[in-house]
Amino acid sequence: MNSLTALPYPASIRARVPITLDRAAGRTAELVTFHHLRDDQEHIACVLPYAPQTVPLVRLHSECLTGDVFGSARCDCGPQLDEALTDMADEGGVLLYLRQEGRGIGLYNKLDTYVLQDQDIDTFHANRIIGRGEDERDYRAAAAMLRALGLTRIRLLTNNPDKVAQLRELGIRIDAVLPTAVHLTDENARYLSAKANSGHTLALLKEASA
Ligand SMILES: Nc1nc2c(ncn2[C@@H]2O[C@H](COP(=O)(O)OP(=O)(O)OP(=O)(O)O)[C@@H](O)[C@H]2O)c(=O)[nH]1
Ligand SMILES: [Zn+2]
Repeated sequence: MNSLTALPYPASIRARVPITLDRAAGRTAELVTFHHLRDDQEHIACVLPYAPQTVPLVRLHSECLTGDVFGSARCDCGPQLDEALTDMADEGGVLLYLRQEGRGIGLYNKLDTYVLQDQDIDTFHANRIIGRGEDERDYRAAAAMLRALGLTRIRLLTNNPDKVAQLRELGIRIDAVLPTAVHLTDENARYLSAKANSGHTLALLKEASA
């Protein structure tokens, strides 16, 4: 985890654009854009209406073009995105789509690490071999987006303790940490094992050996 020396900076809402989402059971949502996101990435919030006075379900989804768009079986990002939108179709919520492809190393670098992973090197070690960090993401922009949306109290859908720790450090109160399902397949088993070994709370080993 990066050291978060700064408090979250103020961002503000730039536009709210209505959209209907097939992947959220045809519900209408708002895509929200922002001013003053200091990392200059076009992060976006997808807000599905939730009951007022409730603590909303929030998902921080890091971009994964291969999984989200093409449905790559190498990782669990596509099924996690579908799961979050399905949950939010029921109860509403806020999905932050964060442009942090490849855990922050970018798409081309991630694809380079896939070649290494095919030589039996795990996803985190492969990042180090190409001279990058295992996970270069920080969630300052996410915290700024949540604040701009008026959210300082959330329920967070994740298995990643680093997201929880960073958001708390950035002043976001997390009332509940809700695990995502384990989307285990033969193709992504090694990837999910590496995540579990790196601290993600995935109840994998029993299922992997079943
Ligand atoms: N560098 C690299 N990034 C990957 C790889 N596979 C997926 N990613 C990226 O990992 C990010 C998703 O992170 P995950 O570790 O799957 O999950 P998480 O967001 O940390 O945790 P959850 O909230 O529990 O889903 C996306 O940005 C993907 O592009 C890989 O093999 N190498
Ligand atoms: Zn992925």
